[in-house]
Order: sequence, then structure tokens, then C-alpha cells
Amino acid sequence: MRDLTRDFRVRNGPKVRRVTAVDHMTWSVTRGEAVGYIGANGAGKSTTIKMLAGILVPTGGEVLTCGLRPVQDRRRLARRIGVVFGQRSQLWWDLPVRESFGILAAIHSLPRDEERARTAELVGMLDMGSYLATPVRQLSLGQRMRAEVAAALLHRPELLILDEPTIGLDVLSKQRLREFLIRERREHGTTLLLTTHDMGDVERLCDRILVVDHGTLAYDGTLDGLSRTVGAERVLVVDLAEPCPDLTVPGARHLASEGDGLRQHLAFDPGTTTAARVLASVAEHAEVLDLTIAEPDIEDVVRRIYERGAGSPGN
Ligand SMILES: Nc1ncnc2c1ncn2[C@@H]1O[C@H](COP(=O)(O)OP(=O)(O)OP(=O)(O)O)[C@@H](O)[C@H]1O
Repeated sequence: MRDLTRDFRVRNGPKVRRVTAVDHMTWSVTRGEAVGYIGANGAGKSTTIKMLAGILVPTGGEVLTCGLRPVQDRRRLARRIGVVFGQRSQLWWDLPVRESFGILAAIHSLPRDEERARTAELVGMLDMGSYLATPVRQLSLGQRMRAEVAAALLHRPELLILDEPTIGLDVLSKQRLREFLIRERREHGTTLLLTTHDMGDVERLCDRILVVDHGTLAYDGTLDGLSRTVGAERVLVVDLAEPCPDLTVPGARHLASEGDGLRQHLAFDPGTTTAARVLASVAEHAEVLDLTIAEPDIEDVVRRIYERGAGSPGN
């Protein structure tokens, strides 16, 4: 995209205000990349994605998706991309999952044997066998999201766009979906572009991150680079069997102690060490009864990027 822009006119009583959701944005994604598109609420993520998918017409600039003009070439583009909007469904609510897949395969004119093979592959990989005959409206959120992702991938698109794919999922469902996406990408070379508020998605799935702030690009680089830039630390909290002085652990920073050191908070950079290593070092000093690990919050990372002064994308 080059100088891609989208304005909205928002009516507030008699007044009409112009909101620039995407403001002269310029970036590109190379085939095979996995890109996390992150930003605060209202930063412009969904608007960008809708323009990439041809759902929304830009008010300025240019955009090509898989080399096609998304709005004008929407039908041809539909054969080349898959889109999942976590909040919206592309499945038929009252029909069994299997029938939704059948309809989508017909829409994409998939030959019968290809449809069968691909459906079987996706059903196996996403473990959907037990609910293929269930109407979509009766599925749990985790089951439905797996079905949504399968529906978007049925025609083997080269680009998969995911808007908040793991929102509302429990830890296990998130993990399963991420593992599937990693495998799909490895086996088929699918390009991934996803928006998320979940740092785990970014960490496990993306090799590049774009941060958007008020419709402009505030960061473009790797997760390691992002950690270095804003210090996206994790915090290990340990409960110890005995009161203990403040711990000094290689690769970690002591943040706080509670109850005479019975509980201690240690920050570490996941780019340079692991929770297991930090824990092993703690265990050399004291007996650990319990532990929790706090993920860096994406909102926090984004806030720090914004504070650092947007407008200078870099690694
Ligand atoms: N159809 C619309 N009409 C008017 N304003 C809109 C419309 N769609 C989006 N906006 C505005 O554009 C801005 C960007 O919205 P967008 O949905 O792209 O943000 P987002 O980054 O996806 O946010 P979230 O994380 O909350 O989904 C917001 O100020 C929003 O209110």
C-alpha cells in the first residue's frame, strides 16, 4: 500500500466530524511472511484490513493485495485470500458445519476430490471430527473459531487475513489454533496477516510486527527489536517456602518482594532468557512452592511505543 487513507464522516448531532482512520499508510508484506498488526483500540487496524480485503473503499492512496486491486478485482481476489473476522461468522448459522464447508467449496468451484481431500486434512488438523454434523449456532466459541479458520482456508488461499483470531478463546484453544496456523504456514507457505491484542499470538506466530497509531505506522520490525525498543519484559512471580532476601538472578531483574520475601517478582526479557532458566536459578537459592508468569501486555507494549514518539518506524 502506498499513502493508503480512509476517512469517515461521523455525525454528532448537527455537526459532522471527519475521522481519519488510516492516514497515508505505506507498507508492504512479502509472500510467506507472518505479520502481526497491532495497535490500541481505534488505531485503524480493522479499517486497513477491510481495505486489503476489498470490503472497504479507500478515500486515498493505492493498495494491491496479491497484485490485485481489492475492490475492482474482488472476485478474483476472493479466490486468492482467506479472511477471518473473529467477531463475525462466514458460516451458515443453522447449518451443520459440514454443509457450510460444502457451500464454500461450491462457491470456490473446488473439484469434488480436492474438496474431499482438503476438508479431511483440515478436519484432522483442527480436530473437528466430533462436531461436523452440529449446527454452527450450537458450537462453543473455540469450536466455531476452528471452523471459521478451516472455512477461510478451504480453497488454499495464499494469504490468510485474521482479525482477532484468538479473542475470547481459552488457553488450550488458543494454543491449538496457533499450532495449526504454524503448521499450515510451514506446509503451504501461506502468508499470514493478523490483528491481535494478545502478545502470545504475536510471539508464537509472527516474524514481523507492525504497530499502528492513529492510522499511521509507529513501528515496523521484529519482536526482538520491539522488546529491545520498549523492553517487553515478562514477570515471574515465585512463592517461596521460607522468607528470603531479595533474589539476585542472572538474566532477571528483581522488581519487588512481599511478606519478608516469601513472594518475589522477577522481570526478564524473553528474547535473552527463558522462564525455565530464571526459575532454575531461583531454585538454587530457595524452595519454590508456586509460581505465575505474567505475559507482557500488548496494550502496554503499544503504549510504550506510542510514548517513545511515533512517526519513526524502525527496528
Ligand atoms: N464505519 C465507520 N464509521 C465511522 N467511523 C468509523 C467506522 N469504522 C471505523 N471508524 C473509526 O475509525 C477509527 C479506526 O477504527 P478501526 O475499527 O479501524 O480500529 P481498530 O484498530 O481495528 O480498533 P479495535 O482494536 O478496537 O478493533 C476509529 O476512530 C473508529 O471509530
